Amino acid sequence: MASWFLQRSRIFFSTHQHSKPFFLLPFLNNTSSSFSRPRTLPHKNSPTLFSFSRHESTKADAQLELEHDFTQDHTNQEIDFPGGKVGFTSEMRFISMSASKRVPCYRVLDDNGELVKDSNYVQVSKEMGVKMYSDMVTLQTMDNIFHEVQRQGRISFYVTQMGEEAVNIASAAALAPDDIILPQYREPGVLLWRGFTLQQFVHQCFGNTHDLGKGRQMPIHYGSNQHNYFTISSPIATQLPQAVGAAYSLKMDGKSACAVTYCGDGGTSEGDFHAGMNFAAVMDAPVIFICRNNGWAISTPVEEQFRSDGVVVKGKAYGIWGIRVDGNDALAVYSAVHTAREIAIREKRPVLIEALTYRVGHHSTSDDSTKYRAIDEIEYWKMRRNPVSRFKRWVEKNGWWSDKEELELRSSIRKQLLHAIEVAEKAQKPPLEDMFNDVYDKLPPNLEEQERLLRKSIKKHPKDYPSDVPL
Ligand SMILES: Cc1ncc(C[n+]2csc(CCOP(=O)(O)OP(=O)(O)O)c2C)c(N)n1
Ligand SMILES: [K+]
Repeated sequence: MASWFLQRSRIFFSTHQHSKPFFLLPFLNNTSSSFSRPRTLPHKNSPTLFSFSRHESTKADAQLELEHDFTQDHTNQEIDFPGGKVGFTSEMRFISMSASKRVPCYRVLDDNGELVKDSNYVQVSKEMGVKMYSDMVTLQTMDNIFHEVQRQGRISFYVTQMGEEAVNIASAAALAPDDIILPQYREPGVLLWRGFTLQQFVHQCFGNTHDLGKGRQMPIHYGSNQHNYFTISSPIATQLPQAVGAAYSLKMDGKSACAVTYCGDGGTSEGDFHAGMNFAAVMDAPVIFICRNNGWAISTPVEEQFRSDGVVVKGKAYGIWGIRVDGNDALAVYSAVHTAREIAIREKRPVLIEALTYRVGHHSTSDDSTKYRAIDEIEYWKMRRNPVSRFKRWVEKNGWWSDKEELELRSSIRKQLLHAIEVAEKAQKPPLEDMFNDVYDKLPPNLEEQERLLRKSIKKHPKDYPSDVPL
């Protein structure tokens, strides 16, 4: 079952590769930030490995035993319980809540874009590397312009991905077009990677007649059947159990594809996260859960979100493979997702990826994050740990990218976006009837009644309704 992978993969199971485990600095070192309160984790040696918990005899199982370090009864007696044999012990010992050291974070590039010595990763071609970098820049530019456009009152709402460009683009790059994406809302880079055009993004944010969702959703709630990208729904974490269902259907159809779903650290506190993880484990569903642990769920910091060592350890409790990866290192994200996809499809099992990153922007245009977090903390992540400039240094060092190309790309994306905005702003809004159609073949009486009342109200108070919606 899993043994092929244990033998092959050095990404997950090599203990010597991280001779110096890499922890995100502000978590532990920078005492001035609210990110930083060091957790007092109880005693015990930390395993550098974390793994799944099936009952085949594998190296990973041996490691698990070491990790628990229970003295087994010398009688060697065990209880033959459904699910596997359990040895007896006369020691009354509670399992500690967390290992004393945090699960290390897999990275390939250091903060200066230099390959870390002895790092093992999945190589990317020049073409792939350049597209990854270009799409990260495109996403960044899109965020800057859309944010401004919202501030000018031309769209009602926006959410940026600033600081999370690598998780967005590098995870998408490691997948195949047939893989089904069930996003949260901070992953439009996946859709961008798959070829959703800038004009399509803009049409959606303006909610005009060209928007695939016909203006029924708030801005940024993209969706595209053609791109295997489920339409975003605001309620947090609903996509997670849905992704398991999608993955299970892929497995039943014998497809060589997986479902990939995203959530934030906040999302892991929803019941749906836990239902989804357990459901995936017991159904052996080929699904990859990518959690963008970006430090904040609106104003809730991670230390108020959970007491565990982040998110990756939760997978283990459900019997799911997992890895913690530096979410600001595009090469590490790419390698981890690429490998996770192989496990998911070949082994028909779920994988959890915790990407440590940081939400550099406000939660949304309805938020001012300086009210609850230090500006120094934001600046640190924006400047010192910027995923776009880190990856840029790597592509430049490879001789794949120049200043001239940088200038041309940025100015071309900007021009395309400004043009797309002009077009979208002039386009008609969808007609009023679009609020009610497309769900039922024949409108049920309650919706008919709602439409009638709405039309009556618009007639009576025309100034309170937008004038550009065709009635
Ligand atoms: C079920 C539910 N509860 C609350 C909200 C309000 N809400 C919207 S985004 C958000 C924070 C989510 O944070 P996280 O999952 O960490 O994602 P991030 O915004 O950091 O990317 C909350 C509480 C919601 N949309 N749905
Ligand atoms: K959702």
